[in-house]
Amino acid sequence: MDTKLISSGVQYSSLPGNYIRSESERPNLSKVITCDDIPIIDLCCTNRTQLIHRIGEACRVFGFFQVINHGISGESTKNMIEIAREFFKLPMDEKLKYYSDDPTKTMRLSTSFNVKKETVHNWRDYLRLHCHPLDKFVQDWPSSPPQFKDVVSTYCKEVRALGFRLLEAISESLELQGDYIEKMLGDQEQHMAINYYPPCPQPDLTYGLPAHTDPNALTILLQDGEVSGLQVFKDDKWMAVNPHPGAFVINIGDQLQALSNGRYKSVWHRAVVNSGKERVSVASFLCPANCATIIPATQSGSSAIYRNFTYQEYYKKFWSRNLDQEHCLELFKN
Ligand SMILES: O=C(O)CCC(=O)C(=O)O
Ligand SMILES: [Fe+2]
Repeated sequence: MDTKLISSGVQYSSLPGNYIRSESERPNLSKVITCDDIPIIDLCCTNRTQLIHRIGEACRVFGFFQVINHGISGESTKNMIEIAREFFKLPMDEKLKYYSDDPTKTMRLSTSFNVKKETVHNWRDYLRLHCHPLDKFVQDWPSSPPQFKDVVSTYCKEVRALGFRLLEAISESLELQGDYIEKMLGDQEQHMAINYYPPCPQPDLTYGLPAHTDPNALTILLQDGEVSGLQVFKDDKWMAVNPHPGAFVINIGDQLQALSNGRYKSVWHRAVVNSGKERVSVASFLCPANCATIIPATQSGSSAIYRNFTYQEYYKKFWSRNLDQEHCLELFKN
């Protein structure tokens, strides 16, 4: 198959060979269990101490949690998902204007994960955008659908504010000053991946996204309200995190694992596909400034597990590798 994107509207009757995983690498969907106990945290909880405690526990035990009453309106999230769907429904020649397989581009439409490096592809197209500072990047974003820039800018601003509130709570949960993480991460970049997974003829042979950890600090994921696909690895099992109405899924990225000196986990997660329905997800990534130095916050009596490094150094390493390798943080251990 030599088309650059899989969101062509064509329904495939069988999976092209370069998407088929070897038997030992397949998702084994019948073994996946539903994760009922991933914490759902109400951010309007009036008891701050309790809120911080719940967030800390979720970060330590799961590396993942969901938030509700997060201050972002249902209208904004609905508009975001709708515009994402509309974008991927655009004619192929319109979409190809945005196509690039160069990971250093600040705006690009691409497919799979790292098409130039990988040998087996993934059943995903994605639009990747840099979102901060907005006025620097917004003019390069797609101009169709016509409301794209407006809807996505509004959403990005709201998500950024939510992310900062969460980072403050996470700082406190590590017994650090509320602004500790924000200060260490510098003027944080914000990237977005709008993921589109078309219906897949043989979902048990491939992935939307294979197991990976997120290289950034914090990820705020908006899932399609109806279609499941996200799975996290916990207690040696893959668990499905089904969409919870109105919730965002929050996960700790590699930088917070390093900054917390391994107390909080950047867990493996993946997206699987299905034969019946397309699926959309919108991942917003808060990333340290390139020049920010990540220094593990040690507790008294413990030493740093990771060496100090800059985010620039880390990001370069991450994108130079394949997703199916060991945790990138392993390479930064003391
Ligand atoms: O589509 C999903 O649910 C997961 C997306 C994801 O993990 C990512 O974009 O990093
Ligand atoms: Fe991810």
